[in-house]
Amino acid sequence: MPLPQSHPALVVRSVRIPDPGDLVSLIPADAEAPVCWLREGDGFVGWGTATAIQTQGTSRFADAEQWWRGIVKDAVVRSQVDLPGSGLIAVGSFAFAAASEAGGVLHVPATVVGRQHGVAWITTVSTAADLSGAAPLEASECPDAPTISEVGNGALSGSEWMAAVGTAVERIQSGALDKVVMARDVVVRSETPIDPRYLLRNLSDSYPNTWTYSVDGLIGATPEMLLRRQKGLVTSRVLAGTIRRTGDDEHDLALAGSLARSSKDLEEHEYAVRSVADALSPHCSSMNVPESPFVLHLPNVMHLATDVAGVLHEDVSSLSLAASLHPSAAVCGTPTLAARDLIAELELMDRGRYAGPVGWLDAAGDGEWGIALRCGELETPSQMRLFAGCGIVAGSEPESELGESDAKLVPMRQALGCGPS
Ligand SMILES: C=C(O[C@H]1C=CC=C(C(=O)O)[C@@H]1O)C(=O)O
Repeated sequence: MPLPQSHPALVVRSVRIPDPGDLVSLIPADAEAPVCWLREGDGFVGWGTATAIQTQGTSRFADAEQWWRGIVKDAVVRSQVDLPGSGLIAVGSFAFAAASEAGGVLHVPATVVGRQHGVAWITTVSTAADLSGAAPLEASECPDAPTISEVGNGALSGSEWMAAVGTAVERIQSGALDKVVMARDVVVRSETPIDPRYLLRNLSDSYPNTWTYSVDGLIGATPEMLLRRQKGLVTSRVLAGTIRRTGDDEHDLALAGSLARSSKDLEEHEYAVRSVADALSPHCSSMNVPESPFVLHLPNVMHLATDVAGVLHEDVSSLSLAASLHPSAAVCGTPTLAARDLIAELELMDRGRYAGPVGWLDAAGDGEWGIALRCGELETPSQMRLFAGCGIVAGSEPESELGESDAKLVPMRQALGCGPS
């Protein structure tokens, strides 16, 4: 798709405001294009469109980056705040696969309200021709719960998906590849419109230590940070290797110990860490890659986790870094190309923007890009497609992978009010 030849010059103002309380409730009920990026109550929400771009194919990241550079060059920014997410930002999400029609989107909200370390601000973005400014902030009414009428199979039924996982295990055992991440989808239908604010409220309340996000109808709460770039430093939280929680704290502690010793999960994890470290190293003058993972506790599952850090030696934006890290072996596999082909052969679905980078960047190129996991895509106002995937290695068992994928669907199912499967 050709890039637009011209774009509006943006006038951006960020001013400090008194703490507005819960950010999700500030999103107006009739908001056009609501966006959200929240963790532990900090982050931002936004709405309205100052400008946006949709990209496609293998150049979906590079085209978005080029467009963003033009926007930044021509913008006039006045900011009283110097915190991550203040000033001029774009929020985006990108398809897992180059062939997907979902492509990529970068969106500059007309209004952003953010909070970080106790400091709150509002950013208004207008074009030079329209300097009307933002309407006063008001908490909106509590959004209505959807009325779920059906939860159905996506591309494959549970048993068809287990058969596909079995084939993947055979391919790995035959030496064709080391690891592949197999995903499945589930379709949820409601009799009433699904209000994104209802989902965002539930996700951010129930999964506070994940990043709750909403971009262009893609809504979720991801525990995995593909990368954060802040003032020359890059960090990444790599996850792979999972065990379901039981709800009994003592038992879960014992399970966390067995996860940390499981050779199958440690192998799965090592591939994911390697893929991120290898992709980051050309951009870094020094890096820290811990030798062994820690166990990350979430309300539904526990993951093996490794925090990788590096010092950047070049001026590469967070979006370009996301493009070079994607797809990591946490969502694709090892070797990447063999895994990508096997995914296309066996999953029989378009992942859309699930498992692709989702996040934001600012005028300096700093930003945060998570991996779009534990999410769903609004296909119509009352229908959502949910996704979950599992890393498959030689020792994987289809039935236990199906159970793991169900556990990964729990955050979205609970947020929608349709309970666990
Ligand atoms: C692919 C997903 O999770 C990834 C991230 C953490 C743990 C994973 C695993 O243990 O398989 C996956 O690699 C998903 O949630 O859909």
